[in-house]
Amino acid sequence: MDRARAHEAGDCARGPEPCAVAEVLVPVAVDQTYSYAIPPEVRVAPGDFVAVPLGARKTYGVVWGLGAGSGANLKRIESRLDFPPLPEKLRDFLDWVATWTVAPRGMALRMAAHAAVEAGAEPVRIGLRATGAAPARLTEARRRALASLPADAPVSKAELARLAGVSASVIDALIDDGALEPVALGPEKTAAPDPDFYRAGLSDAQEQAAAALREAARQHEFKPILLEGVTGSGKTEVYFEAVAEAIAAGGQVLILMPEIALTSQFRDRFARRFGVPPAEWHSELTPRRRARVWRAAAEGEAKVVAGARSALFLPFQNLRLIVVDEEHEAAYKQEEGVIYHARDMAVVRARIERCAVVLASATPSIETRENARQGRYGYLRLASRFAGRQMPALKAIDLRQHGAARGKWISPPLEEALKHNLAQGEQSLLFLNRRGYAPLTLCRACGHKFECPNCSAWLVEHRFRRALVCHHCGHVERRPDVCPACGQADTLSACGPGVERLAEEAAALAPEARLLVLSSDMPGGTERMRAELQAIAEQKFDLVIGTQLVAKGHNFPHLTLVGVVDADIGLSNGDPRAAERTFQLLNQVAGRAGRGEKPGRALLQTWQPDHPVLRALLSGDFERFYAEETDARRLARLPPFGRLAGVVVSGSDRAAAEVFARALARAAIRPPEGGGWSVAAPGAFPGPDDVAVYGPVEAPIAMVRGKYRFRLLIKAPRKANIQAFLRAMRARGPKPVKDLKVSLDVDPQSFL
Ligand SMILES: Nc1ncnc2c1ncn2[C@@H]1O[C@H](COP(=O)(O)OP(=O)(O)OP(=O)(O)O)[C@@H](O)[C@H]1O
Ligand SMILES: [Zn+2]
Repeated sequence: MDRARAHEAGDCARGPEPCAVAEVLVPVAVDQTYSYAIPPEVRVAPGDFVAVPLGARKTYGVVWGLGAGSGANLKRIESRLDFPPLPEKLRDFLDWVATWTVAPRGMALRMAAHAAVEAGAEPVRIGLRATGAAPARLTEARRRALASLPADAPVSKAELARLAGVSASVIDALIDDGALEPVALGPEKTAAPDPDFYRAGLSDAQEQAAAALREAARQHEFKPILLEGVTGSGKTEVYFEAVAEAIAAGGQVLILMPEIALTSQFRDRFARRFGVPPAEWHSELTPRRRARVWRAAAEGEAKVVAGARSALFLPFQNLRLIVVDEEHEAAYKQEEGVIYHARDMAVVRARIERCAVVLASATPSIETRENARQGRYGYLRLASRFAGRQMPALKAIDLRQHGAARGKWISPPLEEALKHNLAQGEQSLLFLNRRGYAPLTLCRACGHKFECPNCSAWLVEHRFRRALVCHHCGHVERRPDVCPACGQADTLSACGPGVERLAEEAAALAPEARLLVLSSDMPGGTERMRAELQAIAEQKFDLVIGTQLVAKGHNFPHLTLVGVVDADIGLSNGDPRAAERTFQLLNQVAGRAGRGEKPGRALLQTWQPDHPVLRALLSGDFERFYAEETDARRLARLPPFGRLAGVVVSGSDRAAAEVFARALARAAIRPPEGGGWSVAAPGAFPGPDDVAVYGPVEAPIAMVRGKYRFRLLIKAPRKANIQAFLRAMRARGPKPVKDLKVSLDVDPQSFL
């Protein structure tokens, strides 16, 4: 353990007895622990939260280890804080995450501990109970309130008002009259899911997969399993069986989901199976709510937590199963602060916890597929939809032959299909992965294009908000009536479609249809989206127009037609995973169709129906796609056959950022000592055992939020320790000055 004695004069030596020493990790951007003296009156053990001085301020920290020595000349721990300790396995995990991501350990700690401390102490909850005394005056409302009071347990004022359907002032009056009295309530309990609440009858294929998962959940051994099942095959139903097994065995379960805040459907399904909803964890929760879930996880009271990626850092006491639903989702990558991939780190956590981890997807990532193929992961497959339902029929609409009219985006064949579906009283979805009205606004007179002042990006028109918006920094400006460059009026023209514009076109085609545009930037936030997704499932809309938000994991039983407006978006950006991503997304979208009684179909508008991605989707030959894509990665030594790291240097001074990035690249031409591998000379073709450093080049989005950005890409053989390389590079390179920032991204998912 590191021993940075950064703290000078303590007063421990003056105390009556020699003190022991604790190594404390603090939640700031440092990697090492600091040594503090443990005063005789304080008892601490590894994992305990403590209050410590740090420079001039005070902070919390977590005891990472106990040291030897007298503790003389050290600052002292001020007190032990009343939080459940961080379990040893979680501390090991945090060390591991920090090493892997080349992030300071203090920041890893912050992710795991922040929720516990940020909310402060839990307020005492007050409940009400009847005193037996009759109120002075008994109105109807007062009578109802008294009658609604549960006999066995006191309830809060708000709860009683709700139960009785009366206002809070009625309750206040009863308290004033002495008919009700306040009592302190214990801490809120997290209801325990019942593994036997309701068992669904599984199909034979489901039962086979479920049996394997139950077995894995029972073992309490590290066991990663890929659960690959076509859309609508009932993967959720199947992994619920593993969840049941894990909780029946007294363990805890973590279910990671990419869009948990949106999925009220998932809650309901869980509750149907287990009697109560799971504890939830995501960024929309209040700090107090988060602190409660944190504590419930630490105390073993929360049996099942369903959460976004950060739930991975909860202090589970006895984790027996992790499920990563839609494991291929890019949303699992955290792109700020500690840059980590929650799916990969989930596997690491499972190894440390010695538990099962189930990665579920209809279109697994190449990485996971390859792990399964090589036998590192178990592999379970569900090849057909549940209850004999058909997979949607996929067809391409070749835009070279059936293009839409000028300024329109719905081709004649898609229009016809839509109208037919509407006439049948069935629900349709138009999918376009572009928010807003138009991605570019242009002056027809002078050619002026509206660009973000802070980013190298066009401003996207949002007609709903009557504004031009930057999707990178959030900059908003009003759409003017005259061109700011040439001063002419009525010359501004929207270029290209976003969902809002598509909705306009669709509304003109089908004026009677109940139409909904769903996109993450509509006013009303998560609450509204949640309600709207529910309304789609209940067929309250005939035609839904949406971005990827509608594509993911939702079950819309009445949806029978999916129209993909631009299947080619995303195929031609410089991302090595472009083909894989498009394949996954389109399969996911198409998979929303035909999940209920009636069969579904999907029409994909494309300019390149012969592209391998389109061909694979249309023919249903996934194996071939995976084989070709995997071969291409192997040849190019891309992940999982090689390692990548991205380095982004950013700063408000463009020249300084570039010079710095150059210096870093030069610092990287020697491998770290003892690595056992070499670094290719700049410009030389790298050999199979070489680490290659590419760049710096200006990032594809050259400026974001006023910061110029330069990128290096490090490509290394699989056996190379790319983290050691990055550390050596950073140590040898210059120190960043002013607002220069270097961000290291191991296994980057974004190349922008
Ligand atoms: N054994 C079962 N009994 C009853 N209903 C089931 C069963 N299995 C699946 N279903 C139903 O089939 C539908 C699809 O199941 P589910 O959502 O689990 O599929 P999925 O494989 O997760 O799909 P996707 O990958 O598209 O999200 C759901 O409505 C689910 O309730
Ligand atoms: Zn911007």
